Amino acid sequence: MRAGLVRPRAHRYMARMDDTPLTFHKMHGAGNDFVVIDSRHRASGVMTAALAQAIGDRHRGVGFDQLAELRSDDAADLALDFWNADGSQAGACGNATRCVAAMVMAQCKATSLSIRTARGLLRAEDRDGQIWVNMGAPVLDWQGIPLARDCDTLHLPLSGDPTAVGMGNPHCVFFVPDAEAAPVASQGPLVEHDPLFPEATNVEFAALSAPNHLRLRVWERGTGITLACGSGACATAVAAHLRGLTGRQVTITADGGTLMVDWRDDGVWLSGPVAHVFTATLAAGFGA
Ligand SMILES: N[C@@H](CCC[C@H](N)C(=O)O)C(=O)O
Repeated sequence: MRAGLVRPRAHRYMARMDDTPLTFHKMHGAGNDFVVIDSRHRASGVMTAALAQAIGDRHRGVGFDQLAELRSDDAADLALDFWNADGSQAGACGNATRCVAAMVMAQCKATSLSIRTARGLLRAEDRDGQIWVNMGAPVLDWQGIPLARDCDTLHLPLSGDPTAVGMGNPHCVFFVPDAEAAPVASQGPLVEHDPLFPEATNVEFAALSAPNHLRLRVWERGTGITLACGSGACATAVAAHLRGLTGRQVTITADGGTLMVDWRDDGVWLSGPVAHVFTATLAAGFGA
């Protein structure tokens, strides 16, 4: 390299073991956007924290809220791993699971799928063209926090009375009078990294807008503000029902679209729009 020539930033990332060009799908669910990499034909996954960060860079890479990598699984139709834009991993991603389920069901003409994730086996169903995913049972003592009823413990200049709900990943849900005025950008990162949450948390600000209808704005752990969050919608619906604000079937309007949540005996089911935007291949050597 000539003196003074700046190395492209991607070259600072660790090399991939396998340097064949990587094909990916760009998808979104209600504006929550994803890079989807299908590694079912590979002996093992290709993703690393460094490569996820490089692909997630909206200026020098592709950009995404989450990256989902498909892998084959002995006991399920497929397995899914999730990565946030900062290179951290997430145990759940409802909107990416819906997108991947829609794509794989269309490929195999299936009407149901079993999907292994870090939180266990999830089931996806095509009901008259609408994809529903069972995100599993909510965890109400996430990381030892029952229902975090005392906002003082959060060390925040926020009034509120948040509810902590685990959906395979942590969520801290604030009910506010007006979601549009909620301090998502200023308080989201503070709650995300509050010592109350040893693994950090996703943060939801929700308001009841009509019977069984919630308006939701989200700060996602490892990513920041997103246009929607599927596991966050599930956590919010659970919290709203536990507080007597809604029934168990809730419509949730996020910044990027509307999601449906149905908390049944067998788990919290999630549905909403999915879109496949394009399929492309990373340039040879990208991330190397
Ligand atoms: N957008 C997702 C949630 C992604 C994971 C989250 N940021 C975390 O770190 O837990 C969804 O649709 O559920």
